[in-house]
Amino acid sequence: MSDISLVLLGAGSSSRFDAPVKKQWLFSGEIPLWLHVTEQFEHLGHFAKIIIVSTNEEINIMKNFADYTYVIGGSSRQESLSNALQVVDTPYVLVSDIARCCIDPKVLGRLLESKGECACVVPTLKAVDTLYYEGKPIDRENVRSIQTPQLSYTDTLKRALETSYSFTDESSAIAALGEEILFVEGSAMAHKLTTVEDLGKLPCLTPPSSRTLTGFGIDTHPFEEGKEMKLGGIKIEVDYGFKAHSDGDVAIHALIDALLGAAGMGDIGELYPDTDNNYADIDSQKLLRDTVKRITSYGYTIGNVDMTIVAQAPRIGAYKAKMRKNLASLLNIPPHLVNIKATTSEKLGFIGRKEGVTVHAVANLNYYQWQRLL
Ligand SMILES: Nc1ccn([C@@H]2O[C@H](COP(=O)(O)OP(=O)(O)OP(=O)(O)O)[C@@H](O)[C@H]2O)c(=O)n1
Ligand SMILES: C[C@](O)(CO)[C@H](O)COP(=O)(O)O
Repeated sequence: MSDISLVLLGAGSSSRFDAPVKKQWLFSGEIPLWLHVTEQFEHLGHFAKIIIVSTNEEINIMKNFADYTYVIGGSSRQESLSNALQVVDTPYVLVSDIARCCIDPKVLGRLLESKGECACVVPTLKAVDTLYYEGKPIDRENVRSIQTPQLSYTDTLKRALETSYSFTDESSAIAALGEEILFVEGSAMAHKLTTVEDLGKLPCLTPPSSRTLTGFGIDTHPFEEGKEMKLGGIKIEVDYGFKAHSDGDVAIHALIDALLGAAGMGDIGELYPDTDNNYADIDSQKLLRDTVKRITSYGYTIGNVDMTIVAQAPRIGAYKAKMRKNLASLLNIPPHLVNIKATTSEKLGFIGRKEGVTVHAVANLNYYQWQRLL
């Protein structure tokens, strides 16, 4: 049994990464970056526990990829680390930024060989440029830039973080206790992914696969007298609408389920529960916009969508072109990639009796091709 737990910090908001995708969710081949990092560590070392820190929503999606110990992060790196340390019960803890996504086996080897020599062992790089501080040149031999992973005594690190002071890494928190820090040689491979330009400096990342992911959605709503009818975000000129917790736009609901299905993100009821008053009478276009934003930030782009509206009444034909345009704009894709079909049920069943409408939808997603940013 290993005496080291691994903590991978990934609860950041990726705000300096100027792309629609969160950096943690860029796909390398078939897997998201956070998993790519985790698998490199798993391959290179033995850990009593692997703890991944992320947001509550992301953890729900991460669990579909792999079983690890997941911990909800905080509003700073330090808070996220403190949350993770609560579930660490080994004498040592190795902490790394998911943003430092390429792991150099030699650096990990150096850290593990030095285990126990100091309260904290840290990979560092020497400065290669001439350096000035406050307008005056300084001796660069005294300067180091600090990387992750960092190997610490768990108890010392926990003690070091019992403070309101904000440290930028483990080593500086432990140094503030007066403990000695051991520097080992770091690596250019451990470059931190902060901005889009950094993508060109990360040799372990491969472009995402060209896989297409397909999702299917279906929804039914009964008619209700005296309500406004919305389908695909377009007002339908009839004097009845749909009975629903939201505005009842059955076409958009089926489409949301198709998108979530393709992304493996559950269904509309999990994201926007009909028991939640925030969604009472809500314009379903808002829910679609939110769904698009989420699936985009988790690494997907929309290929195309197709739907069939099964309705004996109302007649849909006159609205199809408008719906296509509107949905294309909500999905941020060109209109030729949105297809809308309508059919009756040949007077059969509840649809034939004009009691309600069913919509079937299909959506195709691809992984965000981040290498095109370079
Ligand atoms: N509240 C936070 C903030 C950061 N991190 C993690 O700490 C590491 C270093 O942070 P950084 O590279 O700055 O990532 P972000 O905070 O996501 O980036 P930005 O500052 O651009 O928003 C990242 O792996 C990040 O996910 C974290 O776990 N919890
Ligand atoms: C921990 C770190 O990666 C060491 O260099 C760095 O301090 C993280 O800084 P950030 O501002 O949280 O990205």
